[in-house]
Amino acid sequence: MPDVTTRCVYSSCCAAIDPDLVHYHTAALIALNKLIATWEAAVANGDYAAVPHQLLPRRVVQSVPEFVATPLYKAYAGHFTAYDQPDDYELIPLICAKTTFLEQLFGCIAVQLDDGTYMDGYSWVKHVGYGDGMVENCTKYLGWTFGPDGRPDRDCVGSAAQAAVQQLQPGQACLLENLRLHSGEAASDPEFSQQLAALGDVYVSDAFGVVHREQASVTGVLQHMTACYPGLLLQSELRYLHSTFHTPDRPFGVVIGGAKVRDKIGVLQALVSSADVLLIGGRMAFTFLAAEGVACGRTQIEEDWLEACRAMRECAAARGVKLLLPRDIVVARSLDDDHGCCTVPLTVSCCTPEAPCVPNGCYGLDIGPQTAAAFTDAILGCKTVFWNGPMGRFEVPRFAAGTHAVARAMGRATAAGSTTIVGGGDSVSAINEMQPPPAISYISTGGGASLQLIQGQLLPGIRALAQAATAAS
Ligand SMILES: Nc1ncnc2c1ncn2[C@@H]1O[C@H](COP(=O)(O)OP(=O)(O)O)[C@@H](O)[C@H]1O
Ligand SMILES: O=C(OP(=O)(O)O)[C@H](O)COP(=O)(O)O
Repeated sequence: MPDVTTRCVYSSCCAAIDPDLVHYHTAALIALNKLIATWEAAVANGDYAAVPHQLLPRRVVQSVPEFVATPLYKAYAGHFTAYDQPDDYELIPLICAKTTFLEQLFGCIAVQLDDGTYMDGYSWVKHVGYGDGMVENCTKYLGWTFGPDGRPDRDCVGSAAQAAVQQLQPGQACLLENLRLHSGEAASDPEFSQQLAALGDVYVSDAFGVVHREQASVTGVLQHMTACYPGLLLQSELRYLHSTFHTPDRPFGVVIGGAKVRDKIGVLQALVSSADVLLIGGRMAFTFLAAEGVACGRTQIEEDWLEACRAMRECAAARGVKLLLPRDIVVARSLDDDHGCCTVPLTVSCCTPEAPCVPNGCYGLDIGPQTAAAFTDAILGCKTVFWNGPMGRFEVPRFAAGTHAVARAMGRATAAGSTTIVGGGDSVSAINEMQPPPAISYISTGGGASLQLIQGQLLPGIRALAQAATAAS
């Protein structure tokens, strides 16, 4: 139990304060400071009057030994330890993804209002909204300061960060700049980990979106702190995803798309053995199609995975898994506009060197209407559906129809009583931009992380928390 002078370093995977100012998405929040410790101590002493009442049912942090003792964690660890092979973990280059999960960040703090009462951060964000005034409100209520471009006005390590932390008063929090601006984060540089650790005494790891990464703020820093805790978001993600995917209601469908092909294609190997329906769209689909001999134009494919894709299809056929690939596709000459845009059929039999399905010089940028209809039917036939990764380059309106069709199908499946889960920054953005957004049973803040969880891996960030707990006991 930290004492009341404990400084807490809180890591979160979130978007910028204003979602329009994205580009930093892992912020270190020197947060909660004495507030967390006060709540912890108050709860431990049964002094509930000292605890803001909104926070009573959900303590801000739970100690790792406590967490490890829960049936949830036991089930999780028991199920997954066999897959704990950190040496085999491949470090993947970072892609800056857009995420808009400020709500989750704020869910873990409390804001003192003008009248002296507290509102939990989640309600407060709902109350003040995301748009105009968010930065001003963060400054007014939380004391966070920003540069002219709306970014936190100090780096996450170094003397300015140290000084800001030292000046914090009980209950105050200070927002620091994105960790990922430092190469030491991705490289899991021990020196950078130590610099982060120097900011506080205990660490709350709540960046579920990066918990599958072996990085300084996810694993390295934990070795240098006196105590480490899983944050509320991390716990609730694990709880929900584990309980859903451990024994999913079947048929269990997984829809995969997006652009992080290298990152996610390996996951499909595991899903072929556990899912009943696999729908593959986005750039991911083109490596599978190329493996069948379809010409993919300029679309980037993963040559190293062609043989594995063929094996996956054979394995799916042998297991009776319904694996659907696009049968028609929207192509264009540019990634960023609809120059030369048309819909083309996509089958091995119609694709010849003289008349390739995706014309030379074109990219495949969305699934076509026939594919969208087939994917919709397949989704509606499932009792549990997980979706990660847009079906196309949805940021360009002309290439968004396939993604929106899948989103609508997810909404219809939810309404029909199925459990639907969407994970990943871009997939969630695509849903949020629809009017009205489709109803989804659960939105996860991590695409890659939730995929690896489904696949049965012990995620590096969880392993590090468990190790820190063992070391401390
Ligand atoms: N066929 C495609 N060609 C190019 N980009 C694509 C294609 N399909 C999807 N994308 C891109 O994939 C990105 C999202 O991928 P990813 O990060 O894997 O998803 P998520 O954030 O949901 O986990 C989006 O920027 C989208 O434009
Ligand atoms: O957006 C994120 O993940 P996601 O795209 O898997 O949902 C996280 O910030 C992880 O980013 P990364 O894939 O660059 O490590």
